[in-house]
Amino acid sequence: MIEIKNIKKSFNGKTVLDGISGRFENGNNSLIIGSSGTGKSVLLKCIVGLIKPDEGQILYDGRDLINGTIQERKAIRREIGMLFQGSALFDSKTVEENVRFPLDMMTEMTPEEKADRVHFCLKRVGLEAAATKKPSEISGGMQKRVGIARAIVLNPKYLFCDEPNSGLDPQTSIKIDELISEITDEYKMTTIVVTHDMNSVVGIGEYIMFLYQGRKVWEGDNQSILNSDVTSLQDFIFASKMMRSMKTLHDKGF
Ligand SMILES: Nc1ncnc2c1ncn2[C@@H]1O[C@H](COP(=O)(O)OP(=O)(O)OP(=O)(O)O)[C@@H](O)[C@H]1O
Repeated sequence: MIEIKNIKKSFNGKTVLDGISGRFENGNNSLIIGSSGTGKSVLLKCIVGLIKPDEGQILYDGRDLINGTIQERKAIRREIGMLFQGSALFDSKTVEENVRFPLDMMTEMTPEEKADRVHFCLKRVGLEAAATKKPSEISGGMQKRVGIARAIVLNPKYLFCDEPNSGLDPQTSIKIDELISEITDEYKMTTIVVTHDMNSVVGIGEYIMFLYQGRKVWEGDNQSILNSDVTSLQDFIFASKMMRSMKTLHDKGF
């Protein structure tokens, strides 16, 4: 479980995060949603330790990311897997070399052990056949899968995904969401996904934190979100025709 307490961050006197607290439970898909510029990426970067908040606490299963010792912080970082926006693969490396990269950087495993682990992860995301291809030779959805395989190769306890569906068609997006959700469940990870995608909200949102102008103004799950009376959240979700249709059906008792 990851707990954040009263996270505050300003840039050049402008408040971007204004006292955000919340709990992201183990084995759950947690989503951070909100419109553009509302602080989602900055919050995610604070949670993974890429940006230091001005105030507040970030606890990984009780371990303090900000105020812990260097060893404690290193231990937490080793347990983090990250799927970056746009996948962030190395173009010059093959799929298997991309997935092996964290093992080369962070472990003393033998070449055989690394090959086994890479094979296992590629198999898990359904990409064994693409192992020797370059990222430019595979589709955007497959690139995301490579990103997921790389994110889980060190067997992380915590998985972070920044806009995993950006640039994907709706069908492929759903498959990527399902994969993230299955992996979270299988390995009992604490997963946090930053997204704009209403399909993800409905499909995998077990815990949803809605940010508005740097504040958490709502939290709940994909069942309760349709009944929220928070105007900024209603404006955000019901901009989607699919969500308006779901609300109509929901209100009619379907
Ligand atoms: N390093 C930085 N220095 C100064 N301002 C920053 C920095 N990083 C982010 N910001 C500002 O913080 C605000 C929130 O940005 P953030 O990227 O978190 O928004 P977001 O909700 O993730 O938006 P989007 O959905 O468009 O990615 C923006 O006004 C942005 O310009």
